[in-house]
Amino acid sequence: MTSMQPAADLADLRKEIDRIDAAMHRLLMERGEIIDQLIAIKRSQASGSAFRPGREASMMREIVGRHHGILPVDIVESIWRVIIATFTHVQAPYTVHGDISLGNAAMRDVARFHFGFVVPYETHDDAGDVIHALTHSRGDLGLVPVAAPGAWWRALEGETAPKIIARLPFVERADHPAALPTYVLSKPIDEPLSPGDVRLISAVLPTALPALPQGWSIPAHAGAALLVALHPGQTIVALAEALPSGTSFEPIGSHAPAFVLPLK
Ligand SMILES: O=C(O)C(=O)C[C@]1(C(=O)O)C=C[C@@H](O)C=C1
Repeated sequence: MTSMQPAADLADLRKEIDRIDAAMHRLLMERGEIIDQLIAIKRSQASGSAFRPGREASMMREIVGRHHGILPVDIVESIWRVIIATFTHVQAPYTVHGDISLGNAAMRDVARFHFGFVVPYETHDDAGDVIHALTHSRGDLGLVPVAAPGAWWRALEGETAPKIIARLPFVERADHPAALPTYVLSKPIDEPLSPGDVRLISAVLPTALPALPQGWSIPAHAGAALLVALHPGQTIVALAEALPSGTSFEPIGSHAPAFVLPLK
């Protein structure tokens, strides 16, 4: 309190803050009642996971996109991440498995920023262990840095293997508090592709190329193995034409397109 401020004004303003806090709390409880109804409709508890990555990506874009005022956008994003991730957990409990091959602290930040503290978090030494944990879970999520070592994505090949379902952060910007580019993995989910989604392909060449092919987005590569991101309009047929014959192609997931928040 500054000595210039009359006490009555401060008391009035605190009353306003109490009113707003009570309204926000009421709205959160009301949100919980809607989620209760969602549980019945989605029957997530039977099928495993309540996580709907496409819906979450579009919600995060809306929330961050409409934000203005003195509250930093990082806080708005992290508050809603915790709300959504926790309501997802309330619908069907899940654990987040993080690959700490690129460092424990950065992965913990990604997990806690995007999934909060109520959702259990387990660490694994590499992506293979994360994928193994998902295979033996009901609806758990895996977090693997895009730049994790080795051709880790090859373990996602095959219809029943886990798949990439999202890319974090949902909203990219300079100085994001949990900036490590990370894929979210789960057992295959039944969510149709949305227009604009990025499809991910594991391409295995007969031998490693001296240089990566131009004109294609290749988020990760190791020897003769490429993780290729097909953007809308790009096809596997065209990719096959750009790569040597004898290259194999396997779909390993998809994610919503990156949303880059312009600097204000
Ligand atoms: O929209 C849904 O399907 C929900 O379950 C609700 C909700 C949310 O809390 O807003 C929670 C989990 C999903 O990943 C997406 C959104």
